[in-house]
Amino acid sequence: MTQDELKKAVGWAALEYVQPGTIVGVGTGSTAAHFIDALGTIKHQIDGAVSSSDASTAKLKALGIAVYDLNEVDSLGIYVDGADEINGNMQMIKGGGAALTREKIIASVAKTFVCIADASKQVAILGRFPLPVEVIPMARSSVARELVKLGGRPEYRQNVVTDNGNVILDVHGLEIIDPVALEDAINALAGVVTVGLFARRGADIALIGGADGVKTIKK
Ligand SMILES: O=C(CO)[C@H](O)[C@H](O)COP(=O)(O)O
Repeated sequence: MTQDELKKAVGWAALEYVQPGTIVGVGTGSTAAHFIDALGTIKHQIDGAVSSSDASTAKLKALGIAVYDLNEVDSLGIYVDGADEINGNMQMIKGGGAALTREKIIASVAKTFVCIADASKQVAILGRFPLPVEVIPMARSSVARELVKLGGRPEYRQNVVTDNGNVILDVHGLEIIDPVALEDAINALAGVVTVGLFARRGADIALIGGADGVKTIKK
C-alpha cells in the first residue's frame, strides 16, 4: 500500500468513533482530509463540525457539513487529526500544515483525541521531524535566539502565514527526551503563540496504518 492509501485507511477507520447527533472536531492535513471525505458519507447523522483550519473548513463546507465556531460549542466528544510524529506515550509533534494553534485549542476542548497516522509517523523519540512553533511576526528573531539556547536550529518557514496571521519557525536538531518540559519551556517564550509539541495533551486513541492493516492503540 502507498502512504496515501495507509492515510486513507486510518481516516476512514476513525468513523467508528463518531457518535450520531454530535459535533465532531476535525484536524488538518492529508490524513485528516481522508477523514473529512469519510465524514461526508455520514453527514446526515452528525450535527456538524468544528474545524482547525481554513482549508479543512472549505473542504467540510464543500461536502455540505455545517461548520461551527468553537465559541458556539459547549463540549466536544472527539477530535480527529493526523500527526507528524507520535511516540509510545501518545505524545506528538504536529503543525507540518501550519495549523498547530487551532489544532491545540480544539484538542484541549475535546474529550477524546483520535490520532490518525500511517506507521511512518511512529517514533521512539520525538524530534527528527522539525518542531513547528507559531510566533507573532515581530518576535521571530528574538524567539529564534531563545530556541537556539534550548538546543535547536530554528528555520523560518518561508512564504507561510498561518490562519491567525503569524509565522512559523521549524526547529531542527532536537532530540526531545522530556516532551512536557520542552513544551512548557517553549510556550513560556514571549512571542510564542503555540509550540507544535502535544505532550501535556497527547492522543487518547491512535489509529496507525501499516502493512498489516489499521492498529488501534489506546492510552
Ligand atoms: O499537524 C498537522 C497540520 O498542522 C497535520 O496533522 C500533520 O502535519 C500531519 O499531516 P499529514 O496528515 O498530511 O501527514
